[in-house]
Amino acid sequence: MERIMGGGMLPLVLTSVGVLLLYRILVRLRRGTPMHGAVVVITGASSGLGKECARVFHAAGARLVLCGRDAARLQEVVQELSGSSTDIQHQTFTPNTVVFNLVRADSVEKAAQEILKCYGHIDVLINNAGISYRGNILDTHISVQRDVMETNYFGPIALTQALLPSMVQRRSGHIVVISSVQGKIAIPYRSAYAASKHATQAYFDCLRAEIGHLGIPVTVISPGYIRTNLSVNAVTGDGSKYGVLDKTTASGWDPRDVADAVLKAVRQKSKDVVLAGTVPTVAIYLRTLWPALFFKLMSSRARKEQKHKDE
Ligand SMILES: NC(=O)C1=CN([C@@H]2O[C@H](COP(=O)(O)OP(=O)(O)OC[C@H]3O[C@@H](n4cnc5c(N)ncnc54)[C@H](OP(=O)(O)O)[C@@H]3O)[C@@H](O)[C@H]2O)C=CC1
Ligand SMILES: CCCCCCCCCCCCCCCC(=O)OCC(=O)COP(=O)(O)O
Repeated sequence: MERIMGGGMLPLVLTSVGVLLLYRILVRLRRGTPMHGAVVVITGASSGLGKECARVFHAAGARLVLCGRDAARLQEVVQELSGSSTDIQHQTFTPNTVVFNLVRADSVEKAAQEILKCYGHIDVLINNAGISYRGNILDTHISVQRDVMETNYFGPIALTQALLPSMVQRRSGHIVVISSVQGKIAIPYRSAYAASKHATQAYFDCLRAEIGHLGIPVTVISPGYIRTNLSVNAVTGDGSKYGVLDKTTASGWDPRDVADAVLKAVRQKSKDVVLAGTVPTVAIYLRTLWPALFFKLMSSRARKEQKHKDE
């Protein structure tokens, strides 16, 4: 009787251990790459989505390099993070800061060297900094079109290209860019912004194809409206600040939820992620599948907005 029990128990124990191991492997695969100790660079980290990304990556145990134009505001973020009670599962690290303006090519090059000096390498670059725009094309100075392109497109790609050689050398790293739903569809009175985000999408899609085989994934994240100061900081056709918190922005997604989704996309090395509700998502499909209808809807949207402004 004992013999039968002993003989029956061993396969049972082995099967249980096997199932447990398989379960742990599946959980790990689902969670993706751990962030503990990973060197993560975040641009535009002084506010909005960048600041929330700093919070979630810090809590996940990443070693951060926070970038922005305002040293004092970056230090405030560092203080906030250092004083926050984080997930006790992880040891956390005091973030480094690098102050520079993305639109100045010389300062981007210098900043890239400073960023690399922090830990000697980079695991994840999150190109998050950006500026929006409000205006109609007829009244917009060409210099404004250029400035938005400098901040949202040339700045991030200059930083990416300055940091890329060190990733290629190590055959390791991850490039992330925060684009927008407006990188996939163009809506009226956003020409400079939508154009810069479309260019961003195209550049990083090319980059993914070119460096994927080197073990360096590229993630493009396209959120819908997020509750930040993006509209307040937006520039208008004459270069002045828009200064208004739009209803669409105020009722947008919580930046903390978007930051959590960014962390998930990084861990899972996702290629292209749209973080938006049904209407923008349907609009993206409509632009490809039924462009004539999409263009009609955009014209009618433009006329309505113009009428509203005239009233
Ligand atoms: N809010 C929204 O509805 C959406 C936002 N996005 C994108 O999310 C990203 C973050 O924006 P969000 O947090 O919403 O807006 P915020 O205005 O709060 O943040 C923008 C950040 O970009 C930085 N920045 C702007 N210009 C420069 C520059 N020339 N050089 C360096 N840094 C600069 C700012 O830093 P500084 O402290 O120096 O001013 C700031 O931290 C942007 O790329 C935006 O396009 C995408 C979809 C929707
Ligand atoms: C269910 C039926 C759907 C039919 C689709 C009709 C088309 C509707 C158009 C929808 C347009 C959505 C625009 C979303 C824009 C957006 O989310 O942008 C994100 C940003 O980057 C915000 O920047 P902004 O400066 O514009 O505030």
